[in-house]
Amino acid sequence: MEGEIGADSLPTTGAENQYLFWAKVALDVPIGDLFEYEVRVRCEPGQRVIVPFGQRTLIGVVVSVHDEPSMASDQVRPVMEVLDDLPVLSTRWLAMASFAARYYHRTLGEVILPAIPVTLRKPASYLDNPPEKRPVARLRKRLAKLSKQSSVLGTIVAESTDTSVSNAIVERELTHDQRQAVEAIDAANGFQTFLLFGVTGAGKTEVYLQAAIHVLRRGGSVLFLVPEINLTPQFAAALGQRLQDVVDAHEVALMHSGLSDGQRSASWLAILEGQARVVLGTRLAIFAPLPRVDLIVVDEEHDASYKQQEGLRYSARDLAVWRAHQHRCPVILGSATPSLESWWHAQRGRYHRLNLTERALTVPLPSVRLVDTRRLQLEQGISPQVSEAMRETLEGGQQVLVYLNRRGYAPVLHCQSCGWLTQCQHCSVFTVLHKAAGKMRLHCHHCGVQRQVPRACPECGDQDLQPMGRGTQRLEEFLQTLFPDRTILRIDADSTRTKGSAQKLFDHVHSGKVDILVGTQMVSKGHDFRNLGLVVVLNSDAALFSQDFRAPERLFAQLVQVSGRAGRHTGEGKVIVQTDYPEQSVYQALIRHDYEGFARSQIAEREQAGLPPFSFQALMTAQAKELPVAVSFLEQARESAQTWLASSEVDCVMLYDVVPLRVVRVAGQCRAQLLIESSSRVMLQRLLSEWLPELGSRFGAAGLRWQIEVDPLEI
Ligand SMILES: Nc1ncnc2c1ncn2[C@@H]1O[C@H](COP(=O)(O)OP(=O)(O)OP(=O)(O)O)[C@@H](O)[C@H]1O
Ligand SMILES: [Zn+2]
Repeated sequence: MEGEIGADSLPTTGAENQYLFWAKVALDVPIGDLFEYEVRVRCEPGQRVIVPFGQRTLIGVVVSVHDEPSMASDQVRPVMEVLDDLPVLSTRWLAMASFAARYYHRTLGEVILPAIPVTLRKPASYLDNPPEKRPVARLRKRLAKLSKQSSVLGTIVAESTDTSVSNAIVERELTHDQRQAVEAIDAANGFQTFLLFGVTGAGKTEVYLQAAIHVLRRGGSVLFLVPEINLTPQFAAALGQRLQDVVDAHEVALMHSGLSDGQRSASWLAILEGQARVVLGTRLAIFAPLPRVDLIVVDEEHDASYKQQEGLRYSARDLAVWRAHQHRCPVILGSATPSLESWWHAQRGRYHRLNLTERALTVPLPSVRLVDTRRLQLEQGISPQVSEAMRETLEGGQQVLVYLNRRGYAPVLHCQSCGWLTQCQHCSVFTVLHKAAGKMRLHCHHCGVQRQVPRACPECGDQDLQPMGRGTQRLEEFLQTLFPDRTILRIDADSTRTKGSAQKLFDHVHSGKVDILVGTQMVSKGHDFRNLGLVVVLNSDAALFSQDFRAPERLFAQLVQVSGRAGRHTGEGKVIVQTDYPEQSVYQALIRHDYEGFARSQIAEREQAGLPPFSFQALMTAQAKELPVAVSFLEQARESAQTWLASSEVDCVMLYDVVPLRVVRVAGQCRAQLLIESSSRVMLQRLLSEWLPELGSRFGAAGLRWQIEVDPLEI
């Protein structure tokens, strides 16, 4: 990185009207780092500029300004225009971007520019328009109109017809644990990381809200991060309603990928200008340009969606802790099943743990029962115990949730006589049978390609092709034959494709019109169902045999989350898990509601194996049309890393063998990986920052792509 950001503030010069400076500019390009341009008007770090770049014209952000060029000045091109229609991005914000760029090994431009709404970084929207038609001028008009109406708060509340929301609105007396948690957060003096560890239904939301209300009353700002906004409408609604007394409608801004360009720009501008004091968003909101931050909340902190899986592969949760430190404010990480990293930090005293040990409504946690399916006769995957329990619950007037984390009709179609299975032509996976409008099709869940179902087996010509296994669609179909008079609703990625449909379906469930809910993990998160008596978990065993050391942690979190939907208000919740492996520790811990015991045993295993949180990892992946090309690139990269290590004093970095990915081919690209591990984060970072820059130029065949992910979640 070239010098510290903002280190060179605007130089003063003798020449009164004749400014001449050199600006280092970040551009959204994967090469180089910063680009130098000549400027003849005042400009400062954080300001946007329009610049020529090769044959193109781009908008970039000034990172520093110097009074001498760093190369022959005749090689430096002039800035075309300095844009002054926005407040500059603050030095603090730029410092966060700079940290992210360094830590995740991307160029600064690849961090800064994508964080700015696309309209505000499109040269054409500036160069082709007179001043009053330029994007910021247009947005200001729109914002002025919006602040007259009640905007975001009003919309959040109005959009939810869900009656259970009113339940979340009433100001209520905190439980003992909740009060203690809120007091501890209030008392935080400057930066502190709180791990709010609360069983499902413990009322974590209430703690976030109270802590936020206190901050807002003092005139502060709060940043809320949630895994997926569409899946947490109740959270948004509760937030909107409860904060009405302390903030005006226009002081609340949403930031998530479901917003239109215009909405996103309006939110971003309101935040940058300091109008919005409450920001509610998904992982990308960690880059919200808030001038000040006084509290950060990360709900369901263990959730994998906080990790971006492409481009800048950042963890919004980890950046939240960094940002809170930068702003010297508290950050709350909340979960019933914290990530083992966060749990370990709390064990060692780096994070302050706050416990909510009981459900807020003083109802017991659901009772969990394992049904051993090894010797049972299942009908379409359902045991007699399960159908019996479902019948009982329904007759008692309560709802049932059947959880199957596999969408589609059946995972594969096969030939009865020769055993042929439907495979994707472009990926090394089976294609999934889907039913839409009564017609079957084959979908690839990896590349998205869809195909017709063949009439006969292409191998042996037999016409008896049958679905194998089941997904949510087939389950729904079967349950309907089992319970013909009951209303069944399926919620998964397929049934919620159109905007707003998830919300509608959930409203349906909350209103009580649905008897049986069939769903994937979409239904497991955060929902406060009032009348759900039974949760049935099917086919969760597959996750027991994953290569990934985090698989048990993820499975446990999923099972706790989905179990936690049962009996939240009645206290008579039941959970049944069908399994061939009831003795497995994940299941044993689940029936005892024993996150702590589970975490203890996992931590012990990780410590013994030297895995995170006892080590730090980076994962390099490469893809090419031919697997050997990807593998040989990684082999060479590995060798050069080894050479680097041998010539340095670093002796605590381990390079694993290069291996193909489990799903080796996706969309015609073959993929392999190289895992790098170190007991020292600093040493790992040192290797990466000295070794990676060499790679791009030294190796690599045409058609090969590679990327590095720091702190990967999936291996
Ligand atoms: N102090 C309180 N008094 C009465 N009811 C409360 C209180 N705090 C929360 N509740 C209610 O308890 C229920 C559970 O709260 P909430 O949804 O916040 O739990 P949670 O901790 O987020 O659970 P999960 O991890 O399962 O999402 C909600 O219906 C909420 O309105
Ligand atoms: Zn495919």
